[in-house]
Amino acid sequence: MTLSTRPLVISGPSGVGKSTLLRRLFTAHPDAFGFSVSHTTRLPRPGEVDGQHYHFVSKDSFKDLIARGAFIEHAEFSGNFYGTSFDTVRHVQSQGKRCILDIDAQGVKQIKYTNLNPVYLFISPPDLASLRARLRARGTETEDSVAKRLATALEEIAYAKDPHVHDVVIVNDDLDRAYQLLERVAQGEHIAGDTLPPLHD
Ligand SMILES: Nc1ncnc2c1ncn2[C@@H]1O[C@H](COP(=O)(O)OP(=O)(O)OP(=O)(O)O)[C@@H](O)[C@H]1O
Repeated sequence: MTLSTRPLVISGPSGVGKSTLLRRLFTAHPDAFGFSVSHTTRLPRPGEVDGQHYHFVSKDSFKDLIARGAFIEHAEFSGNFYGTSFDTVRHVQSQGKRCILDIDAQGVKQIKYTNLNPVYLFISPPDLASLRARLRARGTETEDSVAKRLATALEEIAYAKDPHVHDVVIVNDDLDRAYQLLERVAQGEHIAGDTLPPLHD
């Protein structure tokens, strides 16, 4: 596989701007890239469409899929299971699109044990104060949830410091600048990327 056909795994702390960047990429290139739709056992939120936002399944079905080795990676968060199946990635690829996966650090660790052979891209905040401000500005988190996400962010950033973990780092400081770099990586260009900033609270 070439750089432009290997799956692209995007990770980075909650609130760093992954969804914002990806929305822009899929809107600009609807035929080139496809999103890997995760499975989940949580209930759909209003407006969420089965097969589009998630594949909504029961806990029994999810456990059955785990037993059959269907998942590239899976995890449990607050009582619900989430996972990415090999079939989902194949489905995107069968449409002639490059598959893009939005994966947390635990999932990245699991993918390292599979034969998926993706390009790993880490989206970093410029500093922790910006990350905190973005999580607050999004208006979806309580202060407790912001604090938990920031604590997890520190762990994820510590993991990302290992230069073998990611192929490219993009610092989402200026959105337009970060998007232009993402677009180049998604299109299969080999770029040097940014340097991971020294992040302190
Ligand atoms: N470069 C940027 N400068 C300022 N604000 C930004 C930038 N990029 C994204 N944001 C804002 O930061 C907030 C968080 O972005 P977003 O929801 O895309 O994060 P995420 O990484 O997808 O988070 P999660 O993993 O929790 O889904 C949003 O309100 C978004 O508009």
